[in-house]
Amino acid sequence: MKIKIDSLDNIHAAAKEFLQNMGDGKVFAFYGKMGAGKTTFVKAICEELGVEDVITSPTFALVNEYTAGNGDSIYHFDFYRIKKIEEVYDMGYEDYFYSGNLCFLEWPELIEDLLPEDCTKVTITVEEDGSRSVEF
Ligand SMILES: Nc1ncnc2c1ncn2[C@@H]1O[C@H](COP(=O)(O)OP(=O)(O)OP(=O)(O)O)[C@@H](O)[C@H]1O
Repeated sequence: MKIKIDSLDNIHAAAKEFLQNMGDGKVFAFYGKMGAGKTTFVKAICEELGVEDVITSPTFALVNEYTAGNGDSIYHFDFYRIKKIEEVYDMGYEDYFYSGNLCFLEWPELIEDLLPEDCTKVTITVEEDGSRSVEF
């Protein structure tokens, strides 16, 4: 499936379309170069799910926890800054990935071996005209 995001103006429409087509999986790995728009798209998805917390890429911890409109937790990871895989073991990643709650991961390539088998891979690409394509 491929969703086109022409500009930031239709990012919420794109997030809605993603939510309608994302399936039953819980763990979503967002691939894409620096500046591709991973954080921006995760933020839009979380907003569509009714999250009212401030949504930013986790900076100090590896994970931010938000509360969706239905009361469920959502986990937002950014592995960009990890130096050793031990950091991911130490945070207890399995408790999150297998919690049954939605998990959105940025820079999953840095923990590729730890991704659950049923993880959905989502790739964001910047097109020549600056629009984004989201493939999953
Ligand atoms: N769909 C879009 N259309 C136009 N601009 C966008 C879109 N998505 C993101 N941007 C812009 O691109 C920039 C980078 O976005 P963002 O921080 O989400 O990227 P990222 O992939 O998370 O980067 P990093 O890996 O560095 O965290 C921001 O200025 C954002 O406003």
